[in-house]
Amino acid sequence: MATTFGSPSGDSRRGVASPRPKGREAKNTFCRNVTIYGHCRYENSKCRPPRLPNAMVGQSENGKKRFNVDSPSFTPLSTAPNGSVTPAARNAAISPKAANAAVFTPKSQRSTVSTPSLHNKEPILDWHAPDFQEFVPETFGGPMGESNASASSFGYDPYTANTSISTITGQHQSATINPYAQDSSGLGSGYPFNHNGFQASPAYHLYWPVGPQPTGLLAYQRTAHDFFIPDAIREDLQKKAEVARQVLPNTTLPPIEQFHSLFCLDTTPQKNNAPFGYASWIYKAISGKDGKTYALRRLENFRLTSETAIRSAQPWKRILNGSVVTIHEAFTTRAFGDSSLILVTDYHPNSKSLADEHFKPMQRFHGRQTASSHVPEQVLWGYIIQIGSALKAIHGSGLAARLISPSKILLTAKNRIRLNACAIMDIVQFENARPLPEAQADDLVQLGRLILCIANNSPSAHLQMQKSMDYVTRSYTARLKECIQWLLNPQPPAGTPSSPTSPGAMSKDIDLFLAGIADQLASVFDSELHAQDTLTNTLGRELESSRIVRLLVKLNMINERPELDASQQMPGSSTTNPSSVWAETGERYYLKLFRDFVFHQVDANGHPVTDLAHVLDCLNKLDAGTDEKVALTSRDEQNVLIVSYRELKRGLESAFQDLIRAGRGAGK
Ligand SMILES: Nc1ncnc2c1ncn2[C@@H]1O[C@H](COP(=O)(O)OP(=O)(O)OP(=O)(O)O)[C@@H](O)[C@H]1O
Repeated sequence: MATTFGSPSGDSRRGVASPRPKGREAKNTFCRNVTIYGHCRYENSKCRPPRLPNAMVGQSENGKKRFNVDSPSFTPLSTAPNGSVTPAARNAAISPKAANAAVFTPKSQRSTVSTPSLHNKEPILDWHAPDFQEFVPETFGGPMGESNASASSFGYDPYTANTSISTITGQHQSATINPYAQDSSGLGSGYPFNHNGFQASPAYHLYWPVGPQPTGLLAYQRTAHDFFIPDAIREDLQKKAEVARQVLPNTTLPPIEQFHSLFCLDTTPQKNNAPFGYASWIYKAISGKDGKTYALRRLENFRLTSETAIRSAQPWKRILNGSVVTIHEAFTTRAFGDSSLILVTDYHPNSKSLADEHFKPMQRFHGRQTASSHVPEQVLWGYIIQIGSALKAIHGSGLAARLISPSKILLTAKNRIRLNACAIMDIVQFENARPLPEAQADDLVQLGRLILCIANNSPSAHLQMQKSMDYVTRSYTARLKECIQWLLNPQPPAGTPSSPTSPGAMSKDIDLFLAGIADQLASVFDSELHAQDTLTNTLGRELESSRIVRLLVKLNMINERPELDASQQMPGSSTTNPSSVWAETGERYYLKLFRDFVFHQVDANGHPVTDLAHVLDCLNKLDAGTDEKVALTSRDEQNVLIVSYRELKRGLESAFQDLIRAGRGAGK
């Protein structure tokens, strides 16, 4: 199977040169012992450099005459674009004149120009970050007591978004916690954690494409970014994950029931009793029961007058609707030193309220100015339909939302909203609650008011009805205006037909409303389907990344294991002489060299090369087990092993299976 070049018989040739000027393989434009597929056939399975014939070294052994003017020029073997040697090249004969051929070119004199390379044809996207400040992950700065930095010392905002520090109540500290929240309080910037107080955020600049993107790529060519999910989605998901993990090291917030690691999400500096009649707080907390993160809404100083009041939250647990923040439980606690009502709901990281989104002038990321004042009609229809769907589920279960206000609707993703104050009114107004039909009819009016206010970009637009409707008439279609009017119209006397598009006088309900906007429903549904298709495709791309990760895990588990390099018998190993297979001449030695080839490339000057395209290229070929061959250079630069990806894959799999067997053996 193996053909040996440079054997003692003197048929050695120079020139299994890698077309890549860089990398370990590139360090050897000439190696004294070049082997195809890893079997240096010298006695004692120890790879010994052969004594080279004069024909090879040009009398170099006496050190006097290395080459002269008669030396023939070097003709490299034909090589594949990726640097592998094509099988045809093996049969090339070497000229007798090669006796005087030039010998090994020192790396300092190597030139990238002289080496045949199709590097330029490959999609090149190096991970060369420009002169950005390096991201250094930071810890919480030691023990809890040490990091008790005062709020006034906080001043770091990594996203230009000003973040405020909320008031500190007598009972606990509470700070604005969302590093991505925009300044909604007007208190100015004040990111609550400095470098010592809280971890720095991921350095997104490492992911975003730097500089112009390559254009005119061929069909098979990819940029590194093609392999991963789009940067915007990744950044969004990373921010969500980061925000969800935040903890406050010096918190004085008590654990409540099974919930611990409480973290205040409330950014409002002034607490008032609207709209529940009690000051309210929102905390992120982790449940000790299931390890999941929840949002706890706390109503301060709440006095429970009857047991049945709190039971009115029960039916809300069954409302599982995409546009309602799911309710999990309600209870009272004295953990805060008062009597508080706690409502446990789903937690949606990095979300904000519709009031934050539409009514607060705020800086966008990267310092750009405020949100555009005109909300696209499609966005408004999206809101209408999502809340319509929520009301369908709520009213259908014999409940009423009772509170549909911009500050109590969560924006959890782009144009994705959820009602966030369900069940609270049922508890706090238990004794003097409005009759259900009246409350349900009022839900529709509140929805109309919400859309009117958002369309006008003003939380008080409903107070100047005529002016606000005029603006809607000017800026939106007649259909949207009719819809808003229908919602806002009071419940008519029974008996007159009506629909959202032809305001009349039949008893208004959510079914009638949804039937009237069926065409809009169809179009919003269609755009959701498109969005879902896009996400599914994106997920497919990330699948490829997880494939590569699994491969990397295998490679790293088998490479450089001290117990395998030593001459120990691995328990359960199928190999009779375990040390030999991992030894420099063993059949798995090339896996180590492959690791060098993939990850430890160096350029002509010996400087590290970090070329993501090369890494992905190699790993994908390894995963596919292609027949393409690759030249691997030993670390002492004395040997080159030529091995196919197929053989590498087989070796990787069998080595990994050995590890698994050994692990099982150890467990017995
Ligand atoms: N379920 C939740 N999951 C994640 N974050 C939430 C959740 N509920 C609220 N938040 C966060 O807490 C913030 C404050 O919510 P809250 O309902 O108290 O509104 P608010 O803007 O403080 O209104 P108000 O002035 O009426 O208290 C929201 O803007 C949002 O960022």
